[in-house]
Amino acid sequence: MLPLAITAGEPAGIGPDLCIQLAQKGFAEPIVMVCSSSLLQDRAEALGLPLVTELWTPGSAATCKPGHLSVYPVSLDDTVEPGILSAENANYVLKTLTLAAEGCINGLFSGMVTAPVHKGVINDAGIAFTGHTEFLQELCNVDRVVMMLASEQMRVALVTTHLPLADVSAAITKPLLRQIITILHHDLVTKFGIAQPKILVAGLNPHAGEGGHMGMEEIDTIAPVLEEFREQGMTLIGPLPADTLFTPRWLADTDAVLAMYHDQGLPVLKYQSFGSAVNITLGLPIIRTSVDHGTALDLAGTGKADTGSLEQAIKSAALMAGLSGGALSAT
Ligand SMILES: NC(=O)C1=CN([C@@H]2O[C@H](COP(=O)(O)OP(=O)(O)OC[C@H]3O[C@@H](n4cnc5c(N)ncnc54)[C@H](O)[C@@H]3O)[C@@H](O)[C@H]2O)C=CC1
Ligand SMILES: NCC(=O)COP(=O)(O)O
Repeated sequence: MLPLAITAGEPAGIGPDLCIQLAQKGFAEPIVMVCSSSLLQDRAEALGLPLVTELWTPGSAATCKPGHLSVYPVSLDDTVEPGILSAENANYVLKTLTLAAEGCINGLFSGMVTAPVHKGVINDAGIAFTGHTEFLQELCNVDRVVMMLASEQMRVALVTTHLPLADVSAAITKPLLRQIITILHHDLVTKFGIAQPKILVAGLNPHAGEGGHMGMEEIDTIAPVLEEFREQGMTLIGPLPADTLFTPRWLADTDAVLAMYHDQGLPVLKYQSFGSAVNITLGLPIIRTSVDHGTALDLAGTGKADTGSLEQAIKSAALMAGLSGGALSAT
């Protein structure tokens, strides 16, 4: 059974804490931490939790014993103080992601689960980086991936991800929409086992453009692409006004919502499920899941961080990798 890789994320954030907290009760599947071993040991000490780290080398067995973590070690470039960012550790963070993703591609890991990184401090180090999603798209050499967050109640996928709001309208083109809908539909069928997914598609403008009086993107771009896919047999509803599509009547029997931009879709999901939802990258040749929250620098080293989302992210990755039984119906 190939282990799952977990990257501990920003070293000054809560990623290391969450992994150590979860390790206390052990894991259902073999786990390899891709991070600094001394970081884990120092953070365990700060949290007052027992931890034994074991060196993992490619091909060796990984532990899932309570209080133990197997570590594929990556050296930090700077000392770490919980809650205090250092741009000097930006390359370390990206190295953990690269090693984990390459390990998935090369058959060392069955999938990767990522704890949160701090995008800003990586940019402060002079490195162009907008998120794991875009980084893994490039590393895996694929044209397009889709960010989807899933909770027990809903799945929300995004057409655009990490870009300024001022650039969103221009980014929403027919070719992009075609790629996103193709990946979303394909992965709902193949990864989630939904034979005929029903997808609600949001408009971009208030009231989905109010018939062209409040914006033309729905008429010029979104509706024609939806019509093309409907003609191929997909169940796509929209473009719908985003303010009312997230209501129980619309969401009943819906498999996913496609939002046009990050803060159109994610606040709704997080209002309902923050702390237990999972971020899944669709369209990659590898399995990648992540938490629904950020680095929470205010909580690093305090023991107050909630492990719920990381636990769900690991469960989802294990299900997708076939390491555990069950259906991926919710997350
Ligand atoms: N998967 C990833 O790598 C993600 C990274 N981020 C990054 O995280 C950094 C900080 O982002 P923020 O917007 O401040 O969001 P955040 O999620 O780090 O924090 C927002 C609030 O939620 C609380 N919180 C977050 N996770 C928690 C947990 N597990 N348990 C209890 N409380 C928790 C924090 O204490 C804070 O009050 C940014 O650089 C952002 O880009 C944000 C989202 C996802
Ligand atoms: N809001 C989700 C988020 O920022 C995480 O993005 P990514 O790092 O998973 O691409």
